[in-house]
Amino acid sequence: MSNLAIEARGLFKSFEGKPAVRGIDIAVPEGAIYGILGLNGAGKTTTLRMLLGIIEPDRGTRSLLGHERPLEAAKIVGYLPEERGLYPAMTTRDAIAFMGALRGLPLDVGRKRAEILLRENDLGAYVDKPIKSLSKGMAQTIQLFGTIVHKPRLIVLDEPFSGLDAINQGRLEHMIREEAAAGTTVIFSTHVIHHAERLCERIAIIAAGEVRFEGRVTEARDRLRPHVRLKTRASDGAWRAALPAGTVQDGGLFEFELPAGGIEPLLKALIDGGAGIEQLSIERPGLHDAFVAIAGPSAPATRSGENGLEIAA
Ligand SMILES: Nc1ncnc2c1ncn2[C@@H]1O[C@H](COP(=O)(O)OP(=O)(O)OP(=O)(O)O)[C@@H](O)[C@H]1O
Repeated sequence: MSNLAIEARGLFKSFEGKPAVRGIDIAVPEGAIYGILGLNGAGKTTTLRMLLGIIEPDRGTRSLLGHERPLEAAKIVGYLPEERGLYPAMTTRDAIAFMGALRGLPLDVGRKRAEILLRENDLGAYVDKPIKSLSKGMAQTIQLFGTIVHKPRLIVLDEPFSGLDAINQGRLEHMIREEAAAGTTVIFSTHVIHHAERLCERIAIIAAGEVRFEGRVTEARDRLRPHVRLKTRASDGAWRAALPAGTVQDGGLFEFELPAGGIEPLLKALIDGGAGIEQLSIERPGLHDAFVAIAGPSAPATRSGENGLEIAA
């Protein structure tokens, strides 16, 4: 196994006697893009803060880039917190350099790197503009540059996509990939599943303060059986008895899990029974489906629009 950038065992944290995180184990390989997925209130931010040493766990151990006291690694870590904030009067260049200086980067080096970061991302026109003249999403992108300006070995991003438009989300995905390609470890939390599906090889799914799944995205998806969509010409007939238990009908469309025996015996029964197959598709479940199956049942609610669950288009 490769070296681990982060290793946590049994992290536990309560606030005012109420457990927020109940025994979290996480292992993030060096150089990975790693996603922490969960609904609002699942415990993602609390977990990240414990990993970084911003708050102390009640129980459990963690190691960050080999340091058992995470704050000792502060200069080689970049952190974008969920609460964003920059000094409104500072120019974008100075804001980025200032954030680097907080992590030990000399200000003059930070200013030069800030200019390069802004130019490389088609934001060169904003170098001397004050933060207060930027849109919220743009300011968030500047804060992100400030998170990476000191060239950390580990980047921790708490809900980095929220508040960004499609262009800036794409820019952020590109930056995350570039950082990882250069050997930097990136860990980010999200409740928007499709970013994790596109970016991560490994993920942890957290629900109610517990890790419900930890591993490869493909393993999470393989936990569900493929999904069949069938449209028939006949509306009724002997063939209907061949449809598996749990089939959901919506007008002339039938949806069900691929039976364990595969599609061929079912197809034969449908054809022999005179169903008249108009459309048939077999789809491998996406990470969103796996997420709902893994995190859904004991979460407070899983309807779209509640508890922050967003569905990939
Ligand atoms: N400082 C605190 N004091 C009291 N309760 C807290 C504190 N921080 C977190 N909590 C509680 O711990 C639980 C987990 O919160 P946390 O912020 O870690 O979740 P999250 O998964 O990051 O959610 P979100 O997506 O909404 O940011 C919640 O019930 C929250 O109210």
